[in-house]
Amino acid sequence: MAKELKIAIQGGPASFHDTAARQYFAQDEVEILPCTSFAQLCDTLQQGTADFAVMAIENALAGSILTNYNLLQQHDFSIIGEIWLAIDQNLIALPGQQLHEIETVSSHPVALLQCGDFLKKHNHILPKEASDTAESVRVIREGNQTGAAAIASKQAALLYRMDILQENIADRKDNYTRFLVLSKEPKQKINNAPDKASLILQLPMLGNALGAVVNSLHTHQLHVSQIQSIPALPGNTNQNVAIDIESADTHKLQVAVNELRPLVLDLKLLGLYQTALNPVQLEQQASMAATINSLNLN
Ligand SMILES: O=C(O)C(=O)C[C@]1(C(=O)O)C=C[C@@H](O)C=C1
Repeated sequence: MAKELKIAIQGGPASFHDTAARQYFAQDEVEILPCTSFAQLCDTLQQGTADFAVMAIENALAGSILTNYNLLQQHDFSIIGEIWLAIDQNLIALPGQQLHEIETVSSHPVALLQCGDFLKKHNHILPKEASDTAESVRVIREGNQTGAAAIASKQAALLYRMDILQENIADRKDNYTRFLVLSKEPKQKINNAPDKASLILQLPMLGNALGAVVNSLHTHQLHVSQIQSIPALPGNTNQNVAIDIESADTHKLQVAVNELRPLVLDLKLLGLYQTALNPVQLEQQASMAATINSLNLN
């Protein structure tokens, strides 16, 4: 029998991390290990209690989760994969509650950020930060809290038998989050053809090292899918930049990474792995395929 994989996530059952982890490891037997913070998630992986960890890194509405780059700098984990998840936020409360009765709304801070317009429109509702979306629903259910709502997925409402007072309350419909899949082992489960590399570069504050880096990547004709300035760890006075580069040719990626080394003070290769398309790209791909199909039929 195949070994059951232990996967650390931030959040509990029916959190977005839970869904992302189950989708990524859909072919495997998994045991999900819920963590109440990203720091705890890293400790769980570091101590070997988990085989892998799933960590949100960016969201279409809230941007990069910069504090997670700090954690990636502090640990020597490898990114072995990624997954995008469509995020559907809903206002959830005890059965029978009405919107005008709600006084507080709790959720993960990133989820609250995604629903800024809703919170501004209903400014009598006090936002409260919690460790995760689904956990906020559980707390209201277990405490039988009237006047309280949570922002979370439809699965969380279903799991805790709660009412959805308002569906799809995020600022934009195309709300999606990218999650990284992390391993403690350097080259664990390196898949057949990695086409993406994630790096953290340390650059001098003076001069144009970033320009030289971009130039070099351009010369190698790589697709630069992300450049993000990230917070420096205490005592570090360099410019810290996270970069994601992509190429169907793995060798080309490796050569490009090696040629960056002399241009920077330090280069940390976070991982070589396979790119995942986000829901918007998947939709565009499907509609392009449908157009080509209809042209071929006519
Ligand atoms: O609270 C959850 O359900 C989570 O999985 C956390 C989290 C995050 O960390 O960004 C995951 C995806 C969504 O963007 C909102 C919150």
